[in-house]
Amino acid sequence: MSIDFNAQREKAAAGDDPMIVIDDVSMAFNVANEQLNSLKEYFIKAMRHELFFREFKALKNISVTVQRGDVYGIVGTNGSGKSTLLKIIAGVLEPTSGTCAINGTIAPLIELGAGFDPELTARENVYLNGSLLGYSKQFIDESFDSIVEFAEVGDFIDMPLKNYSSGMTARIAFAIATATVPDILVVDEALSVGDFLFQDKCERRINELVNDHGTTLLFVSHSIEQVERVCEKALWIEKGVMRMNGPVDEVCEAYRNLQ
Ligand SMILES: Nc1ncnc2c1ncn2[C@@H]1O[C@H](COP(=O)(O)OP(=O)(O)OP(=O)(O)O)[C@@H](O)[C@H]1O
Repeated sequence: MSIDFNAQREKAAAGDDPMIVIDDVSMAFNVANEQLNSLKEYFIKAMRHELFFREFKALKNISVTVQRGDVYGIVGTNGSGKSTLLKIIAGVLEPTSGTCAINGTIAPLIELGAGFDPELTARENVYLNGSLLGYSKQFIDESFDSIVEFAEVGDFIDMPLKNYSSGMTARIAFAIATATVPDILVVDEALSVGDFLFQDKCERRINELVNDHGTTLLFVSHSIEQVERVCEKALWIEKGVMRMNGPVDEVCEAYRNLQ
């Protein structure tokens, strides 16, 4: 279960345009100075002009170019900005400054439950989420059985998603996102809630997409071993700043030595 990086390089040579160009990207969030527990409290404070925000920079001047067929792991301690970067790449967040250009189709697995309606059944959510990913109804009809088979949730397919466990939701989300061959697959810890059998299955599917179809992968995981196993290159982001970008073993070694 490993990625054939030579095959990857051959595929990369087939197209020269980078898949992702992140140029001097910064992301600032406005964070309230005190915790507000309800909308009512928010409005009262706003009316009294007692609402104060401070700017928090989650990403600072990040520049990275991802080539076709690159298999990138992203590491960094909690709150360092990994998910924020993936959300910018997926187009969910607009950077405060800088640009992020994407070349090709992107399948984002960035937030568990995003693109799902918990009140609908899993079956209905396959159609909802599939259409958000740009799939036609005909494609979903044709792929439906294989999506359910991959997710292994057959008996529960007509149950509302709100009754699904987080692992079952992750199964459905991964199965839908990889029902086609995306040019870019972005996976943010989504697999960590799946059991080890499903994680293995997802890793095999990721390897297949990467090796056989030249999919470019960005993969966030807190398991350094998993990043080393799946990826060839790695980015280390720490407190919003890019600490390192290079071969996966060098970056992971440096990250391991973080005190
Ligand atoms: N919508 C938001 N509003 C305010 N602050 C935010 C928002 N989204 C993220 N942040 C802050 O930005 C920082 C980076 O968050 P992010 O989720 O990108 O980190 P991460 O590296 O993915 O963390 P983890 O490994 O814990 O998942 C954190 O301090 C977080 O609190």
